[in-house]
Amino acid sequence: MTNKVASIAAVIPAAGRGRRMQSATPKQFLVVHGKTLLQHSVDAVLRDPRVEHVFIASDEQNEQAVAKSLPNISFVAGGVTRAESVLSGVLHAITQGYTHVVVHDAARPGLPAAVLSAVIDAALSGDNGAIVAMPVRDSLKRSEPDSDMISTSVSREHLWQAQTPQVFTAALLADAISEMGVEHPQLTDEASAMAYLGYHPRLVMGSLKNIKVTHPEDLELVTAILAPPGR
Ligand SMILES: Nc1ccn([C@@H]2O[C@H](COP(=O)(O)OP(=O)(O)OP(=O)(O)O)[C@@H](O)[C@H]2O)c(=O)n1
Ligand SMILES: C[C@](O)(CO)[C@H](O)COP(=O)(O)O
Repeated sequence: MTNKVASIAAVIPAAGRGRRMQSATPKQFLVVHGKTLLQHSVDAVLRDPRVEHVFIASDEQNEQAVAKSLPNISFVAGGVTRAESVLSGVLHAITQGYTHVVVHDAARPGLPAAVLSAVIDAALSGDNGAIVAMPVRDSLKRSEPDSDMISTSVSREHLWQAQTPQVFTAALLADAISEMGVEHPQLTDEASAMAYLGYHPRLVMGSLKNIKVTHPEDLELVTAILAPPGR
């Protein structure tokens, strides 16, 4: 596969409820510096000119959260699980002739342009695809169920924390998610589905700025990360 024949769409899963955020409004629709987190994420993936279209997997009623009049943005149905939302977007991308998909969480609004560019470059060099990830930097401990005491320490050597974007050949990713099953408990990211089919996605260095808004205190961090220059 060479990148000359690649046509690339982004798929943004944005149908989650944000239970861990404990906010009445799902976190992707919270406004920071005048834009929803979803809009920040859409803008971030469109910073690479190779991304031609964005498919947002979300409910129709949330279309007002993004500048939907843009011709290169479509809304598609979300799913009960994140994987089902991603599959929905990927299948629409395939139908419209895209060969590759850049899957990026709506809840990661701080994606740096250089990270996006690097993961697309890495993914276009073969069928394994590529994901953004960060080496584990803290010491790791394991506890027993229902206990707050350390049972063992775990080596962090060669361990990475997966982020998004995760970039794959669209048809392979659709097969992988379908084979593994959208409700499989271990299907927490696209790389897990590709690994299920025997692929070995490449790891591309991520950024702390690419934090996923998961808990209430994360909102303070992204507010600082997304601050316009000079503020
Ligand atoms: N059925 C779902 C569940 C999640 N997502 C999206 O997947 C991304 C990452 O998921 P996560 O942080 O787990 O979001 P939520 O499921 O909303 O959060 P929680 O697990 O706390 O409820 C988010 O952009 C979220 O909107 C989705 O599109 N469809
Ligand atoms: C895909 C992901 O962002 C990688 O870290 C993450 O797994 C999705 O969020 P969740 O909290 O696991 O649902």
